[in-house]
Amino acid sequence: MSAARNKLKTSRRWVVKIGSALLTNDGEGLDLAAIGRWVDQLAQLRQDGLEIVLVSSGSIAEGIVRLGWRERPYEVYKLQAAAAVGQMGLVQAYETNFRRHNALTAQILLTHEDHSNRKRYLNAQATLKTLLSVGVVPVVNENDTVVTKEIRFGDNDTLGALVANLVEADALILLTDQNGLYTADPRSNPSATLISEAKAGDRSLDAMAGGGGRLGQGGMATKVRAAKLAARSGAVTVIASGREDNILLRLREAEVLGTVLVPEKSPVAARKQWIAGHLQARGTLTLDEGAVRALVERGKSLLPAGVKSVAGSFSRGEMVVISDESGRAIARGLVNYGVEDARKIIGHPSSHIETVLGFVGEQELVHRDNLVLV
Ligand SMILES: Nc1ncnc2c1ncn2[C@@H]1O[C@H](COP(=O)(O)OP(=O)(O)O)[C@@H](O)[C@H]1O
Ligand SMILES: N[C@@H](CCC(=O)OP(=O)(O)O)C(=O)O
Repeated sequence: MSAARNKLKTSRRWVVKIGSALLTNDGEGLDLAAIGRWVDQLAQLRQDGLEIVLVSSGSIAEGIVRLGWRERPYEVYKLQAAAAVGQMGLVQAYETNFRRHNALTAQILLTHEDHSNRKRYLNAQATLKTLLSVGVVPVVNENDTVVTKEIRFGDNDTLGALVANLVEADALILLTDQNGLYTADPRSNPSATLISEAKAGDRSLDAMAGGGGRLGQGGMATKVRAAKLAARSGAVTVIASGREDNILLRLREAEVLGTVLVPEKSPVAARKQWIAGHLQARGTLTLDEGAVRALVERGKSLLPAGVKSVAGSFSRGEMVVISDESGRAIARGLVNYGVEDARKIIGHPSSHIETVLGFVGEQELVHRDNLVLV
């Protein structure tokens, strides 16, 4: 028995993502019977002490059916309208089914900005964690009605992975219409074989994973990528068939089903992985040689004394790139002072901060807990 599968038995928090193709019965409208069965399993897992965040696709596919459209439109505004219609059906189905188990659900609609903006990220994280702590099952989808093409996640595999990072889940379970990841797309390669387990970062998987079906967005390619993202906060990813009887309960029992994609590294602090991946840098701090060594060789925090110059426009809490004097980026981190204050205190020992600024802030310009070497 693989160690990663075995860990599913004792894990505490799962993000379970159900894909469009599954949910909407291949375009025939919401498969209410199947939703009922997944909810029964989720409710049982919850009863056994597992915390669940559900990421559910299907709003666009269901909206298209409800609106009586024959084809999936290309226009973003039509897709957005369909999403708004279909989302009503989705949440109604989950709410009604979880009610049978006396469980409350909560609707969470997220956008890319909620991951790239620190305040919104922390807000989303606090809300999700609060919901879990009071026993509510959050039902997450992308906020399709407000996002434009350029900034959409588009597929919910990526969203699921980022939610797994956000709540520091132990596992990301991607339920889809195939038994897992095959060596090639089984729709066009009947001789393809199922991969039972691989490393989440294994590059050879990229060539095997193809695009999606008629309804799904992204196919296996986005699932393999999602596993890599989820691995950054230490989560294992399982790709499995939502059509398999009691799939979630059986995965919990570590039955060998689907594909398990295992993180190579041990979990890094959630904050650090977020810094590494989700934020746009707002400015640059250029360090002197001593400060570079303190960061790189001794794992120290960045003090204002070691900073030679400040560029960009950032507020307290935002992400900055930290470079050496040649302009080479050596780290990224969340800065404790906005650009104006930072400019005033650089070059000064930390004991002078109060005199220079007139208030006591942190001793560090960037604390080591909020800093990732690149
Ligand atoms: N190597 C592969 N193994 C399994 N399925 C694959 C592979 N490459 C592409 N696919 C396709 O990915 C589809 C699942 O992804 P997708 O359609 O996006 O569904 P979902 O809505 O569940 O995310 C499958 O129906 C399958 O045809
Ligand atoms: N937010 C979209 C999800 C897009 C989608 O289909 O994603 P996926 O299930 O990963 O193929 C919706 O609810 O329709």
